[in-house]
Amino acid sequence: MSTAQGAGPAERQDAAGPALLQVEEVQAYYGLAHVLQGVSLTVQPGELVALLGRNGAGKTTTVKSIMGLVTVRGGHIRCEGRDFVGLPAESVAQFGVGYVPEDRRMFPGLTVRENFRLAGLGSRLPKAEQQAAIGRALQVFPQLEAHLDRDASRLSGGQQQMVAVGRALICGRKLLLVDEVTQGLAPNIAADMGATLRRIADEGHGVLLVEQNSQMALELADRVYVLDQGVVVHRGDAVALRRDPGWMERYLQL
Ligand SMILES: Nc1ncnc2c1ncn2[C@@H]1O[C@H](COP(=O)(O)OP(=O)(O)OP(=O)(O)O)[C@@H](O)[C@H]1O
Repeated sequence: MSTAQGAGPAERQDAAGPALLQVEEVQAYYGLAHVLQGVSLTVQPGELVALLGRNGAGKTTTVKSIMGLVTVRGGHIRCEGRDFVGLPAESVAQFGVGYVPEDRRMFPGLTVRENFRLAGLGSRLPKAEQQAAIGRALQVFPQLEAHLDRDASRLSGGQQQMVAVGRALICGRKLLLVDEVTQGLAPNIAADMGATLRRIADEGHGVLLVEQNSQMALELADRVYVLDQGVVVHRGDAVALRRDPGWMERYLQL
């Protein structure tokens, strides 16, 4: 594995106490298929960390492992030092973790308001805090105010992604896991979503971003991990990769 110069994740953890998210040596399986083979990464508050790699490298599996949606048979997944490996997805929200799945998952017939209320219930926060969290999501996406009573599944792709990220923000008080949120969006809408995720991180959330547009992810990210065949093959600062014109060929074999 190559590691860019500067403090690596382990050093950052020592300096700053337990990481917001620490994935340590995770082994994940689909049936007998051993897909993640010792994946380790960290995310700190205020950081946007990009998880890159070719199709099938294991990015989605990493995020699903954190969310308790894949069988993990080894390693640790900690939020602020508390291990939650093996907990079901509905319990992971208690740790302040929100998830934007690859396929948006808009349930037909549910309005934007109902999507947000359901996310509030899923957060298991007291009712007043659920309302406050919904208010904060609408501050991030004020465009949705006008659509609160519309069927979310009938909104445009960009608006649906706002609903998906808004829902995740309601559950994810501390950390957002975002899988391919710009897929299928027009370039300007994708860029707006990227800028919004950067702002969310700047305001204190940790964000782990799986993104097919590696160039965009690199521009948004503080740090980057590259996966290949279920193994981290590179980790480092995004600034260093941005100065390296050959990085895509080297790490993504494009
Ligand atoms: N439900 C599943 N059952 C069995 N194998 C799976 C399943 N989902 C993914 N895989 C396999 O696990 C490996 C990692 O897939 P994963 O979806 O995590 O990759 P990825 O890096 O997110 O790729 P992509 O960019 O194509 O989404 C691949 O070999 C894939 O075929």
